[in-house]
Amino acid sequence: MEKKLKGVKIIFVVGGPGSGKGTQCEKIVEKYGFTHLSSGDLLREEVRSGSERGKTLSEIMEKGELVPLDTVLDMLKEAILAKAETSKGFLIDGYPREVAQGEAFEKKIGSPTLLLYIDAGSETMVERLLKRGETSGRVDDNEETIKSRLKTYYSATEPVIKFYEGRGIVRRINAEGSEMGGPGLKSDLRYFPAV
Ligand SMILES: Nc1nc2c(ncn2[C@@H]2O[C@H](COP(=O)(O)OP(=O)(O)OP(=O)(O)O)[C@@H](O)[C@H]2O)c(=O)[nH]1
Ligand SMILES: Nc1ccn([C@H]2C[C@H](O)[C@@H](COP(=O)(O)OP(=O)(O)O)O2)c(=O)n1
Ligand SMILES: [Mg+2]
Repeated sequence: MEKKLKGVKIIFVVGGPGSGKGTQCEKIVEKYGFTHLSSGDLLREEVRSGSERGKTLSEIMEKGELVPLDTVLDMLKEAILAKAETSKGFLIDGYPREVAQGEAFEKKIGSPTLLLYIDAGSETMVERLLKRGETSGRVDDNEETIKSRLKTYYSATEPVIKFYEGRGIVRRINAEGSEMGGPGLKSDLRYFPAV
């Protein structure tokens, strides 16, 4: 693990597409001042840059599949190390997407103190993504890609939650219902001893 990161909290935020990971992270940042890093946003930045690598990534994301493990990990590591000395802790949103990504992260960066599992049913997720798709401009917010993203989620990402449940660090947040902020914050970290 990276020495720079000793004592810095790492929180994985995992949930299906459109479950509300980004939304909950923003609320946690407002309240606790952690650093929010969305792996999907980092990938989309690379796509926007117009680089060759970005083009390959875009094709994979349009299919709703997972990009190569090392690509996301390198981007995350760079973003984390850039803020390691000033951050209280990191919310790693949308990562790990498969058990192997979690293992590689722990080997190269560090271990999570907590995994927030943002839990919403597939009907809710589809509904939210289609609504978001009306304005998001995201190439993957369309019916066909959403189906594929859900499939990837249930086959590759759900096992991640089981894996970390075995370590006792998973906290499930019921992500159905309204967004809630303030005192009603769904992801109120006071109740999470690891934070
Ligand atoms: N009703 C309701 N809508 C929500 C909630 N959380 C998020 N949304 C909406 O659902 C959509 C998806 O939320 P995001 O926070 O972007 O979800 P995400 O999990 O980050 O999605 P990806 O970036 O696709 O992984 C957005 O349009 C939000 O406004 C919630 O708790 N209740
Ligand atoms: N660790 C990651 C994060 C995202 N990706 C890819 C696959 C995802 O469908 C897209 C978009 O990720 P993002 O977290 O923004 O969105 P979804 O949870 O799929 O709705 O990027 C990946 O392959 N590996
Ligand atoms: Mg998101």
